[in-house]
Amino acid sequence: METTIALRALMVEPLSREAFAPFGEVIETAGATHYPINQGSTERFHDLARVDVVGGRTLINIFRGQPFHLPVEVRLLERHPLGSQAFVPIDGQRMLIVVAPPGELDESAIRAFISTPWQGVNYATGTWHHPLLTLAARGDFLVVDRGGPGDNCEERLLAQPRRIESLPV
Ligand SMILES: NC(=O)N[C@@H](O)C(=O)O
Ligand code: NI
Repeated sequence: METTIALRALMVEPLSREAFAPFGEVIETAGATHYPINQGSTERFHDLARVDVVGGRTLINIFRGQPFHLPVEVRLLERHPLGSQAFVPIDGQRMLIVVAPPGELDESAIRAFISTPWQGVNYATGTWHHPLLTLAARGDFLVVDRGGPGDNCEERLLAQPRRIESLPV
């Protein structure tokens, strides 16, 4: 009989600029520097995230994420050593965001966040993260990342996979 190993639970936190700071930036109007442009007809929310493209060029993409439903098992993380990667919802879908700080992967430092329909994220260069997890419904995301030579995606299977069973109320 196969024994199923109980995966260690991973608690989900609401996404905030402050909490996400070790991993990159939150792309949202709340709390952002902003000022009127175009003779006052437009408000510019300025310089929301740092885009890095080491030895390559900036790509603008759209990722169409198929929906995931709880519970979600986190079995791998990846990182992009040559550039940042930003995800901004186009149609108001929320993301389940699983990250760990750049550098050697420390599985004890893995954290999970849930975004609002108005929040995007920018993973700083080298930040460990799970590939796109769109919750509940298919979602399109504008993605800004790096194109060019070299291997810019390193995947790592977790020694201790985690399980996300619930979201913060
Ligand atoms: N592989 C790819 O382009 N996508 C991942 O990097 C991701 O973070 O979803
Ligand atoms: Ni990625």
